Amino acid sequence: MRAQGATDTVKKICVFGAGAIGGHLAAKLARAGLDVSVVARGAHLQAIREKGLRFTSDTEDFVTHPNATSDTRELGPQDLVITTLKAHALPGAAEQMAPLLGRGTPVVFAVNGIPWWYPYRGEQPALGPVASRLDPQGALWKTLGANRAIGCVISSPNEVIAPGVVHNNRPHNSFIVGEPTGQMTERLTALVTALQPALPGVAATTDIRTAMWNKLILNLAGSPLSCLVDAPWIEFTGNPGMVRIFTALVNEATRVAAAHGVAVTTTAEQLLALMQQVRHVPSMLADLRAKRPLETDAILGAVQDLARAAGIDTPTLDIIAALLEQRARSLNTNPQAATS
Ligand SMILES: NC(=O)C1=CN([C@@H]2O[C@H](COP(=O)(O)OP(=O)(O)OC[C@H]3O[C@@H](n4cnc5c(N)ncnc54)[C@H](OP(=O)(O)O)[C@@H]3O)[C@@H](O)[C@H]2O)C=CC1
Ligand SMILES: CC(C)(CO)C(=O)C(=O)O
Repeated sequence: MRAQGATDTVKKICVFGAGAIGGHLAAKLARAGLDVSVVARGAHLQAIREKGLRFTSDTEDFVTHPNATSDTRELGPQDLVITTLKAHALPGAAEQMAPLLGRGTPVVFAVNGIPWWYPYRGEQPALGPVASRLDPQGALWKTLGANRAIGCVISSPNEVIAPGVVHNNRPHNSFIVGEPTGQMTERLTALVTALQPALPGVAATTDIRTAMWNKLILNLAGSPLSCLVDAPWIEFTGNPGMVRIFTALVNEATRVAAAHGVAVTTTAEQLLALMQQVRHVPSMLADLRAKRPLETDAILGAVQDLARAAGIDTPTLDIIAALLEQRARSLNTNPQAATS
């Protein structure tokens, strides 16, 4: 369905936190001639400003020149903001995002794990522990508000291989967007219409929560194991003991989702088949190796909270979360760890 006037309503787009995923999105949008700005920082920002934003893959290599800054006040209100920050970086960036927001500017949260908006079903969070874990001071809620939020489930392996250079590891990339309410709103169809020509993997769903869980189980089961053995998935998918742990994690998360009304449709077997095809280092392992904070609260801790709320036991998840927390601590990262 094509939204009326979609290209007129979504003209100015800001990608906030243009690292691996944001860099991919911004490069493709800029190549298609859209009015794209990126918010970035450090050497990456400097490189984008000086040499442009370069996208590489097995089949493509191109440079674009989006407007790049670390100061959102230079950009002003946008028609659409896409944030591609790590989950734990979102609350601290809420104030920085404020200048980008016009009265009705939607914000797409392209992020792994349980997103901060997930507990809101109206004015108040229905699941207090999840809300306080993912938005501890309520900065996102107060500055942005859950009504602006559009969910986005990313299946697209990317890495920043040098300042200003994003490498994509798969020809097929998908970015599923959906309203937390499940409605097919005008703003949702407008954004899909605006983005799809540049990013054919963008598609809308009326069930973003199921899409989110179907992806989350891959990150919840695969990424911590990668971190614990310091290897991409492909190196342990043939190990029967690792497959047993992986399957137990998938089964526990599937039970938690079911207790909250979501029927996960992806199986451990399907995920393992997918994992055998990709040599990509999961973003959590990339973070661990770089001693950056891990998204453990969104990917593990929030699922533990949801399990507790529903009275579901997650023995394997609890062990893996504790091991990961300790591993991150030993490596001197800031683990953002689950401590339940
Ligand atoms: N990479 C991947 O292949 C995939 C990632 N995902 C998910 O997508 C989300 C984004 O991940 P990814 O792209 O890998 O993350 P990155 O760390 O590559 O990108 C985030 C970028 O935001 C920058 N940043 C953080 N805070 C600010 C700020 N206040 N102002 C300006 N820039 C800021 C970071 O800079 P700095 O480096 O200086 O902190 C970094 O460049 C995560 O939830 C991840 O789990 C999902 C699927 C695949
Ligand atoms: C596994 C992958 C690449 C899936 O898109 C991912 O989510 C990550 O690296 O965190």
